[in-house]
Amino acid sequence: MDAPMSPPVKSLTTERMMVQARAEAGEAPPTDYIVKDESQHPLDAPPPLTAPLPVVHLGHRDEAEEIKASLQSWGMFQVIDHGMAPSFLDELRDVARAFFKLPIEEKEKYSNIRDRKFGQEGYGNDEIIVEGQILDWTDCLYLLAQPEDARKLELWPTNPNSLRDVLHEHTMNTKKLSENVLRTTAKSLELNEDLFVSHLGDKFTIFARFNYYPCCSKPDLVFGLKPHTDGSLITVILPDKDVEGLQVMKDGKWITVTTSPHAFIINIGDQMEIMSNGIFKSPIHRVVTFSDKDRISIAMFCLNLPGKVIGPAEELVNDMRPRMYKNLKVKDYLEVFFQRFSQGKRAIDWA
Ligand SMILES: O=C(O)CCC(=O)C(=O)O
Ligand SMILES: [Fe+2]
Repeated sequence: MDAPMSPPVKSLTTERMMVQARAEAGEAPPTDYIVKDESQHPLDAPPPLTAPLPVVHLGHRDEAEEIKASLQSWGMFQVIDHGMAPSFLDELRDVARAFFKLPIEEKEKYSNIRDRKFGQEGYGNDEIIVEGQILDWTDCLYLLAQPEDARKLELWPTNPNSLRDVLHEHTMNTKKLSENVLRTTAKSLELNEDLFVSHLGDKFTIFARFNYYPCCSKPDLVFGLKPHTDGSLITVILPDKDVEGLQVMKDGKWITVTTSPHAFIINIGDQMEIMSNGIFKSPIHRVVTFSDKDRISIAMFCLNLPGKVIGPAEELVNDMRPRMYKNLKVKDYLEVFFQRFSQGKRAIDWA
């Protein structure tokens, strides 16, 4: 059933040096960051095109058609009428910038490495689990934000002092926004509009990931984030206001996406691809770096709880469109997902 996976290697990550520390020391990216396959280098020839993401007008008459069209062609879209004030978005970005500006020692108080063990949450970067893994030029703060009673508050920074409150508020906002989007997405598939939200339940998983991409002296050879899909149902991203860098694969070409300054980007993840029986494909996306600009983003991953079983919605399986994915437990899927993610591979084939 399963394709063989590379054997897990000892976690080398406990000896890590943060990317930001390398960038600040003026260090060129070491060889484990360099993309070896020349055809996969970030700056292809011709260079990627730039285009605005399609806009979905939530709450307007055509919202369902807009969502369907943008998910079928891009797998992502931007929303402007999301109900969050521009000043709140600025605050969220400021908090992210302020955190990464702190001295490394201060940030290490929230390190994801405890007693030389690698944990999923906290300040750090991706775990090295396979030999030859290409590393990404990024540091992040990764926190479980929902269910609330499962938060590991000891990893929630108290510096900057508004971070906890701002993240809490953003979690509540994201819950509302994602439920709204999921109802419209269900309608666009002519399903009961509560199908996705009732499957998620009221206390579904939300992971927050504050991404920081330092300047990189070799943006032509190194990724901020290598090409990947998300393992989520949907992801809500607040991109940097000034620096583009997110690219999506569309019709076989990489496109740098642009958005209005106060828009959120919403992309679907593998869980939606599975539940929609492949009508919507989870988009492959990546992040590039720059030699003279750093970049932040805040991604909120909305997922089914780990114990839930997901599979294609029955209504979307018929003679014309047979079932394309098996039913699987979210927890099992995510395990395969992270293993393959580190190898730059997709997990969806396993489903
Ligand atoms: O930085 C971005 O714009 C996208 C981040 C992303 O794709 C992720 O965190 O999975
Ligand atoms: Fe992503």
